[in-house]
Amino acid sequence: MQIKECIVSAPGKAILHGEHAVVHGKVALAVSLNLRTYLRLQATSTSKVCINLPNINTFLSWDVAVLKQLLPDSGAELGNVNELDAELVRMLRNFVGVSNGTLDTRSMAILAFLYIYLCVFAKSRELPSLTVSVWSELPTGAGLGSSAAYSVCLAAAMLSASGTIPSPLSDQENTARWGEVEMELINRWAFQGERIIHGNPSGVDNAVGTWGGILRYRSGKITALSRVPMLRILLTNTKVPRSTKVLVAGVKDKMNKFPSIINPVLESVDAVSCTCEQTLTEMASDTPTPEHYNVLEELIDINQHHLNVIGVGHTTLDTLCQVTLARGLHSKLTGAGGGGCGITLLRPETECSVIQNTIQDLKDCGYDCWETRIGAAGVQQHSPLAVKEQVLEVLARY
Ligand SMILES: Nc1ncnc2c1ncn2[C@@H]1O[C@H](COP(=O)(O)OP(=O)(O)O)[C@@H](O)[C@H]1O
Ligand SMILES: C[C@@](O)(CCOP(=O)(O)O)CC(=O)O
Ligand SMILES: [Mg+2]
Repeated sequence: MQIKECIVSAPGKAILHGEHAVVHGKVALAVSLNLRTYLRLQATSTSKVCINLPNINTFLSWDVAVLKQLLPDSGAELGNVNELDAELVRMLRNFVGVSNGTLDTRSMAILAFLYIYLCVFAKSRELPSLTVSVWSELPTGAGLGSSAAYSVCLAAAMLSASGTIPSPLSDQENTARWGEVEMELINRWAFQGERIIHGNPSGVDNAVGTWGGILRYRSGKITALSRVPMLRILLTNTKVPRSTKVLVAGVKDKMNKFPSIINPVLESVDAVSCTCEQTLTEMASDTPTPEHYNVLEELIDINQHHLNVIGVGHTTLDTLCQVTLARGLHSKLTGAGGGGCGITLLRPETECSVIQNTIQDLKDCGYDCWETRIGAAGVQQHSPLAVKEQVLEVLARY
């Protein structure tokens, strides 16, 4: 089978407000980051499917003939873009040798890869021999949506290689984006990948990975916020490992145990997201004032308390909040919490020396800390000419 080689990338994300609550139908506001995951898909004649995932030290290959045995004999359609095929996931778990409740990083990444590969190519009844290499600038398992960026890249590359969606690249362009129809399809397949990795994702992360920019997300409804001020944000990685799947399941348990206590907290998080959206809109239509920033800071503090109440805080995140507050800056966790990353809002008048001292204080705690740019482009296809040399070098190594 003739397949089309490609290089694709997708951004990570930071959630401003609404993590966890968004899983239960509340509003979240999320922004794309200037840190991306890159995937290179190459056609081979080895009759093997190879996957190289250097970020998680995983390098595997299978004979195409062995993978073909996983396809249904009947020629029935495998996998549906709108729902996870539980029987296929069960078969793949057996095939990879992992149990249902596994939290093993590598197994999740492999299952998501095999699932999307089989479903997308099963339609042609001919599985191609190929090599997929993925490299990410994002820390994995730290709240910046690495699982979604990975799933978006897998979906875009498989759909493109199989010819299901056309290449958006032209002779004049070395980097290009797909149209709405194609992005919709990429996003749906990526969501299935997120389901395998997260268990019960809201879909906000893969939406940001696909569309980029600044999004409002609620129950699958995605609204791009085009009129918002350019916020300056510090990202801090506490480096405490955690699993989104476990944290999301923990919140569900708390909801089941104390519905009358936890549900109002999630309602309040929803109100924080809506108030933040309203404030950002006002800031974009008028000149942003110090009062606007005071409101944004108060919302950050309130939401951080809510996230502690629902059980997704961590002492390292408390330290982040205290250390930045000592310099007059406000922080909250971002993503699933339980460690991982936090965001700190910088005010326009925040002096350079304050930012530098804050970064140093956080580094002294053993954390990574850097100022990020938000609103990066969503999923893209690149010609090799358009990919940074270091990234190309890593992708070409395998
Ligand atoms: N670059 C990558 N290569 C391979 N697997 C990845 C990569 N990025 C993410 N993953 C998968 O996503 C998982 C992390 O997802 P998750 O716990 O949701 O954290 P987050 O999305 O916040 O980084 C990893 O354990 C791995 O299975
Ligand atoms: C906690 C949650 O709201 C965000 C998880 O983000 P991350 O995987 O920690 O980057 C879950 C979700 O929305 O699917
Ligand atoms: Mg994730």
